[in-house]
Amino acid sequence: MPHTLTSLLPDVTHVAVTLGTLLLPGCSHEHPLKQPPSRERLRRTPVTPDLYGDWLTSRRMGSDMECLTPGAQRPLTPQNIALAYTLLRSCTPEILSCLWDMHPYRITLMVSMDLVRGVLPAFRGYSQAVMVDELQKAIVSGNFTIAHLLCQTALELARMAGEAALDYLASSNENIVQTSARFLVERKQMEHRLRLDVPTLSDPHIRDLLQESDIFVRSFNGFSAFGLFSPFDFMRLISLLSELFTHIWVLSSLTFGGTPIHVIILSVTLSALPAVLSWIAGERNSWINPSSHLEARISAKQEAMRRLAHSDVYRPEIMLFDLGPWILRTWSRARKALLGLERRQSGCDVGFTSRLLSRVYLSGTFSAFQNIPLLLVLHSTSTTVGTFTLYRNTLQGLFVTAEALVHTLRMTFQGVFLMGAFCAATTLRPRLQPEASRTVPYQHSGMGMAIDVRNLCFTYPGGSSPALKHVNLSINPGEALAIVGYNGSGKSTLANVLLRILDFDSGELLVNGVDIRHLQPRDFHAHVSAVFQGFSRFSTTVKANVGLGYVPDMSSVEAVDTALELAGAGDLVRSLPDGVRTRLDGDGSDRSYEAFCGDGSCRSKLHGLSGGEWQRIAISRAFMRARRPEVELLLFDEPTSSLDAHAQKHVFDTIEQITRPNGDRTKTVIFITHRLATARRADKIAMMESGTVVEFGTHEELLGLGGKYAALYRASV
Ligand SMILES: Nc1ncnc2c1ncn2[C@@H]1O[C@H](COP(=O)(O)OP(=O)(O)OP(=O)(O)O)[C@@H](O)[C@H]1O
Repeated sequence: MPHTLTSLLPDVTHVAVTLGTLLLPGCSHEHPLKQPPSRERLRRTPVTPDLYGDWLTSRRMGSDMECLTPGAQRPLTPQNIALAYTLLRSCTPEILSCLWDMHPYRITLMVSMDLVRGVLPAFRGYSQAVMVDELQKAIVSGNFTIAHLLCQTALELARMAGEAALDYLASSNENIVQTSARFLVERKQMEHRLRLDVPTLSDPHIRDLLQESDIFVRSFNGFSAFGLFSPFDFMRLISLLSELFTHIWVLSSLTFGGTPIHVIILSVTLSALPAVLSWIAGERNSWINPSSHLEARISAKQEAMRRLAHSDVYRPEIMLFDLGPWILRTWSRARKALLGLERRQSGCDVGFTSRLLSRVYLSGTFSAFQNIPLLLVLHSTSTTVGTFTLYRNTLQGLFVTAEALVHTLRMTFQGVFLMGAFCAATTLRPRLQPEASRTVPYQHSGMGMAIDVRNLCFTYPGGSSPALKHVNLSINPGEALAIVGYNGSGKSTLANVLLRILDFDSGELLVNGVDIRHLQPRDFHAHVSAVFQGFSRFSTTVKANVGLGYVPDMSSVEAVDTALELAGAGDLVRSLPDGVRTRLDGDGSDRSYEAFCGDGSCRSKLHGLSGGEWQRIAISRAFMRARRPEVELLLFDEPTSSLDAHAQKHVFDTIEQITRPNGDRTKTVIFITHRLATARRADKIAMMESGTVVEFGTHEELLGLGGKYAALYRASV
């Protein structure tokens, strides 16, 4: 008996529903999508305690401590499979809960649509087979007319239109979910990135973790991006599985409907052969060892040279020292080596037979053989042409789907580690953040900050010797301290430790009698204003450059003007083409503003400033905040190094005016300077040498000692 195609239709629907039940645990057509993983429930879900540790283990290469470069593919090893499973189990609920909280109905619709889309190819094959059968019947019975043909064509067109409409609906829905997901994930990433402090970011593993987390976040930009794994490829897995099961089911229905078993075995073997041969031809190598140390190193060098060539920041030095030929030479060497490696990898790892096989158009060759079993079917049974067509299409569809599924699984495997990096990054606790139970709020006295430094030691990560060694000093509230010393003696490092930008390894740092490690850095910073030695030059307006010192007053022209006048920058800004609205050209490292303009029209409007002029803008920014009553410490790291004598005096007069209004001391001041005539103005002076304070006292006391300070002072005046 020929297998009747119409009898398959109810079963196709059944397969879709069964698949839904299989793929979505807790989901059945009687109980549409059970309880979503709500935030409350997820909080209680036991999360792997060490996401970061798991991620780190997956990067280790063999027994040595060397790690894969960020974004490199993890080899498919049993250990990595286990890690991928752990990461997937820990991260998926969090990601899913984010998505679910945004659009529960759209997510449900998206999953359902993906299931239906998976069934569509089989349905398409079925519908075409029915059409062929109808035409065959008409031709055999002699009733064939053009109207008959047009009718069948119209039916097929209607099916295609329905499919296109469904596809459009699914894509629009997916687009909306994806846009929201992108925003949410990017926001989460920004939030965590901004929380991280300098000591945390100085860890090279953390930097790599953030880079992989970035790749994950960027992958959200791809629309089911293959090549770059997108979290929405998880959805693609659903539709591929649904498609695969449907093909298998149609095939088994046809098989048990009369096709002899030897024909089935022959068909499956011939259809699988191209995939098996291409595996033998060398593709398997990319599964096992997709990256190598050497390649990673060479590619890093090539990238570094490319960055040098493209960057404006290094341009003056590149020109002055004629670095062009060296950059080109180094890049060429690295690039050639990389290309050679690629060629060798694709050539040497596979043998002659494999190379020969890889040059044969396998799928095309074997598709001819695939017709053999079908011809056998046609001759040995009373199968209709429609069944013949359906059988053939389903068999081919099955292998195409299986191949796509394997590819997606490979991408998913790599993507899980990127997702693990994203989730691990969100669990990072900034190193300067105190434990919640030990946190103490900053006590504002209104008289300035008392600072006690006892036996403080600090070594930069990876540094061979300590930058600070047993530093001791104490400042009373409202006092002014000048830190002086030779280059590299540790002045800026000490300033950064005092500002709680850097941590310290041992010793004590007390602020108003409280261990600084118990203060929330954010709380502490609200009471501090500073000018760093390497201050930032933002490529934006003067107003924003200054206003960033105290964001709540950023839009107040009056507050910005006052800060500029205090720093002696009023005349400078009035001479600029657009006054405070003049857009300044930073040091070239920040071209973000320019990027917004696209056509480069804004670039020409950026105004350059001299080093001293920039320094006045940075001092204005510090003054924007320094005047606030809650600010109790002002720290200036060589604030006037590029200023002329008049401007320098003006700045120090202003500092005195701000910190001692009406003669009362309200703020503590620390300034680092190489101009010892300026240091005289301070109440106390700390003379630093080789990372430690070698002399401490008033100007007169230190001169009286006749030591290092006295020698330096005599040399400088
Ligand atoms: N990021 C860093 N990583 C490692 N070592 C550093 C880093 N920054 C500074 N150092 C080292 O720490 C020591 C102290 O540097 P620091 O910048 O504090 O000196 P300084 O007294 O401010 O010098 P200068 O007067 O030139 O500004 C130096 O030996 C320097 O090489």
